[in-house]
Amino acid sequence: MAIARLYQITNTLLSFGLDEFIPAKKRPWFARVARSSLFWMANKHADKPLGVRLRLALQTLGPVWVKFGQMLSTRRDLLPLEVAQELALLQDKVAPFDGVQAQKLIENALQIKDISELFSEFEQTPLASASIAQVHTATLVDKGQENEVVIKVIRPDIEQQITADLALMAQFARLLVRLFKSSRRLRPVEVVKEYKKTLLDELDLMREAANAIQLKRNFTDSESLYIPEVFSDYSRTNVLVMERIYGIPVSDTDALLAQGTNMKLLAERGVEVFFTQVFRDSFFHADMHPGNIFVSRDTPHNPQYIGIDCGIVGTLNKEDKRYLAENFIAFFNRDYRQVAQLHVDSGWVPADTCVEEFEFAIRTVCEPIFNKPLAEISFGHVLVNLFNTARRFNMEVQPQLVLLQKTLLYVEGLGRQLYPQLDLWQTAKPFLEQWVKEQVGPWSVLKQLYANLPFWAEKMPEMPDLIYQNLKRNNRQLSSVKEKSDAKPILLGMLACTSLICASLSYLAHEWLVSGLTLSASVVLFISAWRKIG
Ligand SMILES: Nc1ncnc2c1ncn2[C@@H]1O[C@H](COP(=O)(O)OP(=O)(O)OP(=O)(O)O)[C@@H](O)[C@H]1O
Repeated sequence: MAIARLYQITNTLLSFGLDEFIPAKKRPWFARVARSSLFWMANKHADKPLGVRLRLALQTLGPVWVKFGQMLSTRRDLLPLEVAQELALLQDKVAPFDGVQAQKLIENALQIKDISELFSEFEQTPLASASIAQVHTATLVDKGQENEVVIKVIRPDIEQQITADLALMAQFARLLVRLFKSSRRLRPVEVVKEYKKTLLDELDLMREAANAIQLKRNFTDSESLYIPEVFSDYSRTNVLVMERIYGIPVSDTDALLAQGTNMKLLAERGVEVFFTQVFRDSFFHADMHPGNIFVSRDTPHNPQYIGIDCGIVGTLNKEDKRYLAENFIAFFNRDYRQVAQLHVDSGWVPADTCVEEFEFAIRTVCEPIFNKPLAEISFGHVLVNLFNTARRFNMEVQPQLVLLQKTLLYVEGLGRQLYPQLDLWQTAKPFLEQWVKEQVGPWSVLKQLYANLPFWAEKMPEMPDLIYQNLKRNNRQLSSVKEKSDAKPILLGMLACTSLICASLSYLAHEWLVSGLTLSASVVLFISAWRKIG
């Protein structure tokens, strides 16, 4: 079986002439011999450009390869632009599987004898079908209430197919690296590994359910984004039941204009929603292609997005966010020295990197981008360029940032399609500046201290003893200190501790004003003590 599939894959790759990805001069003798011995697999599409041939070959090989091509299309750092653009055209709309079989799968997953036990209606003809799953409409009866829903069902046997094809793909990648040293630059083994994870994650609809629930919670009562409700009691690894939505697909500009949608606001809200997800929640929908985004029909003047398919999400830690926000700001201020310094300070590039050289490299790549008006500059391309330059200075590529960059490209494309004059920078700048201010300003310090108050409250019972011990020890030290001024920091420190304890106690007693005041006093005392030591 595996041999037959291997033959089929080799035949397809060669008859689309994909061996040309390796320049003739770089092919070792054994590769040339192997190619000539497979003479009946001649290139039958020599008249087409390489990118088109790659797209057609992947389409011939089936869903796993089509999805792989889709993923590659977002890796503009690895592929020539024209190839990446061609791969972006890959569609994974495939023939649906039998609706009766889908019904059986749902019944088995939910352990019911007949679908009518839970659903008063079930449409056997699917609403949509893609490579991994297909979607049916139904009416769920839950706690006596009828709910219009869609049921997403994973294709039968897709897991075995995926696992087998992924194993072959990994073997190809390893072989490529072993035979052609120059292919290492494309990091095929890592790319396949990353792909495997993404694909296997997509097979687990409970993950998608959990992501959708989290995203919905993050945007409760939001005017900008609505996430359909997931009925988790009726969802399993291969079945997902979710509220049905009737929005307008975001790519249907005519329909949006016909209902009088405020396109400018809609485009700006796209940027706002993205930056809110990234910077406020550290949790972003990372599969924002137009097929997954709809616009509500309810309030066209106050337009609201509807997001579906939360299978792929990205998360960022605090350092990543800070890095991104500060880099964007420095970049748009054309402060390349700051960009370079930030990379070194945050440990993204080795500490011994020559900042001047790095600054120069960033300037060379990025300055031409500023030849355009600011409104036309793409954040996504800024990131692609920044990552590519940083990689030359040994920056390890972080998968979460690649996911973010890909999403940013989608968001920008979408925003400009809706409202071509959209000034991304003007929309995002206040957001980023406010975020950075909040992270480093005095309020942020206070907020963090407040967040730690419960911890201090828990340590309370040990405090009197600790203070007594310290006072005793400090007293001994104080008597040996000649200069009176030397004692000040210790006294100030002790006062600060006392204030902090008072703040914790009043916090526990819900005395917010007293707690706030004593907390502020303790901050001031700590700072004074610290300055005296300095
Ligand atoms: N809650 C919903 N309400 C109405 N239609 C829906 C809903 N969820 C999905 N659909 C329809 O089903 C299609 C496929 O859904 P979804 O994107 O979740 O599946 P998928 O298999 O992950 O597809 P792809 O991988 O192509 O994005 C959507 O484009 C949409 O038309």
